[in-house]
Amino acid sequence: MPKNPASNPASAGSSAASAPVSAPVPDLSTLRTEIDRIDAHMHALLIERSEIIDRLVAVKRSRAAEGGSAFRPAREASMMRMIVDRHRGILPLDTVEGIWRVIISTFTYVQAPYAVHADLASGDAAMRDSARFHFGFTVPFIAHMGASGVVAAVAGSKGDLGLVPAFAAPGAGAWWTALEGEHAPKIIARLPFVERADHPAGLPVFCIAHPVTDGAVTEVETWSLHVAGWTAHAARALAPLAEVIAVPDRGLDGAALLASIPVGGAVGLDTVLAALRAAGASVRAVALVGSHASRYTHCPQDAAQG
Ligand SMILES: C=C(O[C@@H]1C=C(C(=O)O)C=C[C@H]1O)C(=O)O
Repeated sequence: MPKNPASNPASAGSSAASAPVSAPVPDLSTLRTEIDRIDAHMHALLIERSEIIDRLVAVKRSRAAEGGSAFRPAREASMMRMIVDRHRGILPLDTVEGIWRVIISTFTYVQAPYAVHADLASGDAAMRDSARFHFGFTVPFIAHMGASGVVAAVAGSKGDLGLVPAFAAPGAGAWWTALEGEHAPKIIARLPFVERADHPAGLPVFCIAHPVTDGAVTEVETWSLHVAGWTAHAARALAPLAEVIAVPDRGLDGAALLASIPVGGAVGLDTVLAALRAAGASVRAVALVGSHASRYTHCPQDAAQG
């Protein structure tokens, strides 16, 4: 790297020190040689990473509790946070995040092949962007028109993942009730792992898979609630307590809710149930249908100051 002339002892105090000295301009081919060296190094590191993954497959297979998918939501959420937090420089964060999503998802795929099933019923483009951003192009993408088809496809697979909107999509129905059985698929992640206002694949999405026996993350639990006496008053009572998706269910005043409740926070499931009862609703059934990492928001200002 060219030295700053001001810090070069050889030039200090000489008559040339008072004249402006411009740094020597490196020639293009020298810079390109540097880039080739860095590219070869990065490629060698990816090959080295794949050798470690080979060894990791053997360790994972030897574990009794091993399921069909190699996807480990807790590990992936923490890796993505670390990557985003340590990023510096002019390369856009979106690019860095996207590169690592493809690296991690593809290494997961080479451990145990899987497909990603996505519900395109509320719009093709945003969901497809999310699937490709988070899982790349090597992992097969399978489109479905409706969340129920996604849940059924995941249930019938060995280790596939499903992507379903994490918001009240018009006409979607209470798809999460299909996750209630002990052996039914569960919500295992919420994407993107790192949220920000201008995320290029920022559609809020639940990732569904067979119950994760190893590497699950339970920072936020997702509960399916069947409620009678669901009114605007009950909806208003819940709004400040939990993130809720509600759809009509069984009769005029019934509703099926999917409530996301942080574990260990001020508001637990009991608080939500008490608020429903206080608002005149009765809770007929409750089932845990998954969990995911806490929502994590990246603030560009904080990163710049840090
Ligand atoms: C490597 C692992 O398997 C998967 C692939 C990962 C990766 O490539 O870094 C990380 C988490 C898992 O989803 C692991 O379990 O550590």
